[in-house]
Amino acid sequence: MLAPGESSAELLLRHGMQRVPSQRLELFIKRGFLSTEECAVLIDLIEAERRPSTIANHNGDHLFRTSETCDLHHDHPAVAALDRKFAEISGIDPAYGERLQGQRYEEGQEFKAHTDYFEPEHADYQTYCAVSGQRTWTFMVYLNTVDAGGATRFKVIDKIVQPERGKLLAWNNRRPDGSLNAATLHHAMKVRKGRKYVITRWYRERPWG
Ligand SMILES: O=C(O)CCC(=O)C(=O)O
Ligand SMILES: [Fe+2]
Repeated sequence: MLAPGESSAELLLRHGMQRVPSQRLELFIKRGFLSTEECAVLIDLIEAERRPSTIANHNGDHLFRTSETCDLHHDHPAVAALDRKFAEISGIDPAYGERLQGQRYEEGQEFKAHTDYFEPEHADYQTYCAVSGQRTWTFMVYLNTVDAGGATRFKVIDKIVQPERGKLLAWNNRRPDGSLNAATLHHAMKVRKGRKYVITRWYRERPWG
């Protein structure tokens, strides 16, 4: 039995995800998770309602995350459908997920190397983690194939994932023993040509709320 808020390598493999070979990090990829039509509807939603992206552990670098963000509303049928697909593939109850969030990157925009978990020593740790706990797994889907640039680079394990329409990426932010895994460090590299759209689902240790 999996703890709530947790996925597992075994489950993801059973659901057709492929593991990126690495001893240091549980990272999985699945092509064709979303269809062209599903991606198109979700891109329209991001276009309709975007705002500048923010970061939790601010480090004073105003160019650290230059993309735009869109909070997706679960009452929209396309968002509800995506929510169900994430639940199905991850095995995680949607109640443990943060709200689905879209990102749009223009040419030259990026999200510099970061981890998705919250730094326990950071002053705002309690603000972000008191209710729902730490982030557990990240599931992220690329909604389009970018003309140039925009790859997600996991530099500790030297893996670069190219954005490709409908491709799903998932990783465990912690090691199997539950400790935070610094090898999850990743960089959404600058888009060089065209735009990039992604949607991310971050799961927590406890129900979101
Ligand atoms: O856009 C990407 O490739 C990664 C985005 C990301 O790491 C994040 O939003 O936390
Ligand atoms: Fe991230």
